[in-house]
Amino acid sequence: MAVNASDANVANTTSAASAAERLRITEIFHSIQGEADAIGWRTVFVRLTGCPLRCVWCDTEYSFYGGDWRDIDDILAEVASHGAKHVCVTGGEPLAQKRCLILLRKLCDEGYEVSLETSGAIDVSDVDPRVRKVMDLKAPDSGESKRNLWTNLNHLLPHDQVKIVIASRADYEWSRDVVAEHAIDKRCMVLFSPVHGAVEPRALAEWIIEDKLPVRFQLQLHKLLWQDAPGH
Ligand SMILES: C[S@@+](CC[C@H](N)C(=O)[O-])C[C@H]1O[C@@H](n2cnc3c(N)ncnc32)[C@H](O)[C@@H]1O
Ligand SMILES: Nc1nc2[nH]cc(C(=O)O)c2c(=O)[nH]1
Ligand code: SF4
Ligand SMILES: [Mg+2]
Repeated sequence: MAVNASDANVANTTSAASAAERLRITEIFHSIQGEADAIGWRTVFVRLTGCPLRCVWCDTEYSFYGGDWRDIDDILAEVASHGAKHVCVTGGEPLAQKRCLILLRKLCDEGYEVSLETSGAIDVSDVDPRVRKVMDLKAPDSGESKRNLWTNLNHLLPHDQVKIVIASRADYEWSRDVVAEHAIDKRCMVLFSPVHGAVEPRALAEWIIEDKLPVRFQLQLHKLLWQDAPGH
């Protein structure tokens, strides 16, 4: 059937609109939240592809490249199919794709408890305030501490969390001093987590006790349960 000019315009507008609502996705999976304040909840994870950082200990390098372009509505449908109340948007660096902000807003509109794992290197000021941000500050041994965007601390809400992943005693001392200097514990919960396989978790726990720090110790629960298996 012939398509007249106005139909063609409608078709173009429609495809432009849906292209504008697509995200590059590495995986969507259903598991147990292994990190931060929602630890232990059955959660659907949406892992966005790509990251402008290269933390030396990154456990998710498989998300740097590839992925599939997916419509946000299609992502929402897959999330809904798992019947979980919690959704975690992660990556890669999710905020490196601007349209992540739309996904976050739509997930909140649908009534999910939404958390966002972000590196702390990209401005978080436009993230929907209903989202619980879990924002890393990168310690020196990550090789990426120059990327910390310190103004992000001004956009944290009481339900957000700041996480520092620690690979050594020197990283620990840096983290302890940064928390004190910026009074981060007065803004929101602070999490200290050992780099998996680098620093002895017990050593980190003992340093926190010894210095009476106002921070929450954290181990990645999914690594205890499933080691490094992707898809969990
Ligand atoms: C893979 S990142 C994705 C989100 C974002 N790019 C970020 O860095 O927060 C999710 C979380 O995993 C943590 N992580 C990555 N590799 C890790 C490792 N080897 N041991 C402990 N935590 C790790 C990151 O620090 C971050 O808190
Ligand atoms: N189970 C599980 N919990 C997680 N919490 C944050 C994760 C992440 O990679 O951002 C993650 C993950 O990869 N798996
Ligand atoms: S910012 Fe996150 S995803 Fe990117 S390299 Fe660091 S830990 Fe990995
Ligand atoms: Mg992970």
